[in-house]
Amino acid sequence: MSTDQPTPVLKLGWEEWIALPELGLPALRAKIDTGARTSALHATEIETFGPSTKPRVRFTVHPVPGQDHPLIPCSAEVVDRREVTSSNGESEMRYVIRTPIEVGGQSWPIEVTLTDRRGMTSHMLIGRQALGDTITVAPSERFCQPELSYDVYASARLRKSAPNRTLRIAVLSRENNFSTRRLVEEGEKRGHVVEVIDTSRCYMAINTLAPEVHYDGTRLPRYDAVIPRIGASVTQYGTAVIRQFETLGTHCVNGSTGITASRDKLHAHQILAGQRIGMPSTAFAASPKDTSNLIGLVGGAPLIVKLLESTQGKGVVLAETKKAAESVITAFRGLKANFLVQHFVKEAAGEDIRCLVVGGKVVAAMKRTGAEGDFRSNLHLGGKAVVARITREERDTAVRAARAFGLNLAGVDLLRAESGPKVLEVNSSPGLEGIERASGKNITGLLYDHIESRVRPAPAKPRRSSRRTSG
Ligand SMILES: Nc1ncnc2c1ncn2[C@@H]1O[C@H](COP(=O)(O)OP(=O)(O)OP(=O)(O)O)[C@@H](O)[C@H]1O
Ligand SMILES: [Mg+2]
Ligand SMILES: [Mg+2]
Repeated sequence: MSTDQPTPVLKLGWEEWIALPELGLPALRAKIDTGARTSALHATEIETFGPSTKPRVRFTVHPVPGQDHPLIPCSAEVVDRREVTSSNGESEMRYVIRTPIEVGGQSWPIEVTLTDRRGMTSHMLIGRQALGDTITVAPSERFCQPELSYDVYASARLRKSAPNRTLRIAVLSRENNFSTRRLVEEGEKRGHVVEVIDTSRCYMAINTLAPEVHYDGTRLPRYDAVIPRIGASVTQYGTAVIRQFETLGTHCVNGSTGITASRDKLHAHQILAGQRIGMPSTAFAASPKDTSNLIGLVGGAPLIVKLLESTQGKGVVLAETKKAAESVITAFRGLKANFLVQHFVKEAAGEDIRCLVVGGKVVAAMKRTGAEGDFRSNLHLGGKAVVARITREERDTAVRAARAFGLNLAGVDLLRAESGPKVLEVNSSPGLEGIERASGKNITGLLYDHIESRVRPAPAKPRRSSRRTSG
């Protein structure tokens, strides 16, 4: 709107339909009361969270008076906390938030106090402070502006009518690295509340009726979604924490089962083979007596010997001859290390393809080329990455591999073999830096698109019983 054009005067009656779009409330019946100074919104489960320098408040709104459903979780920045005396003369300390109100095609920010107005006929009260010069109130009239309907809360439609609902998201990570910072930055840019939770500092109350996750002496709140970024060194504990969130019904971008299976190279290859997904022929044996047969199973030398716990290519060895393979295997056995042997896909020539799969789609792919003379293409070992064009078969393979582990976010690594794409591994915490740089795409944003589509809309289906169960 241009500034030199005066805003038309808006006439409001004593009752109007309004929207608070940033809170995900597309329709509310509000009472306009010029006798009251402050505005108030009916909210329950009001709790503050976040850094003390920039506190936020989380609350639940029941937009339809007298009904338990729908139930909209909201959050907003706290702008003040003040004592408010309500019409019944009782005073109360309330949190104050600032959010745009929409009515009659106009929108302006108002301050709203949060309070439990249960039992009141109106769940929103608009006081004179929220009414600027361009508003006239006709106290004897009602619905001077277009009427809305609570029907917008029916789940299928809320997706459209409340696209901006703030989500509360936990990034489970122990590291303050590029990926973690991007997840926070991008989430906050979209108005979400993103908290980084150090996985190893979570502790759990494991019980049937009230499973909980605790952190720093308090119980963690209910998150809309959890983004696991579990380091390889804490897989077991990290997946236990994720399982706990799963028990609570929180949407976890990657589930504990998929993470666990993808981390164990043997298990992962068994799953891929079970789904008929292309992979280099792979074998494993525990007894030294079988070394020679084992080498034969993958087609003889040259072959790859890989530590099961390897990451960043550090435990991956190329044995050029049968003799070399035997001595590497003997050496690994001597160290009681777990390993597998694998056919060496020579024609890949030190290159692999990282496909980034988000929500069942390949959103970007890059070709990684190893440092001069290295058969390993890991970027940590000095490899280079450029954006890659992938074939339809490669795309399908990557999507199926991510699906085999139920991962909504996965880095699927492929080798280009003569007989088609071969999956090397499926990463459940793929780094975002290399792929965003190589592709020039906002991959983190695409991940949030996916999370938003999975988590919104929030309202549960109305149940016959009005009693709510704690969970
Ligand atoms: N069977 C194979 N044939 C040819 N090259 C291979 C084979 N296995 C691994 N490589 C090369 O070695 C690199 C590292 O292997 P892999 O990804 O299995 O190990 P990792 O230690 O798990 O690494 P990451 O950090 O990617 O998890 C691969 O990116 C690939 O370039
Ligand atoms: Mg790996
Ligand atoms: Mg790899």
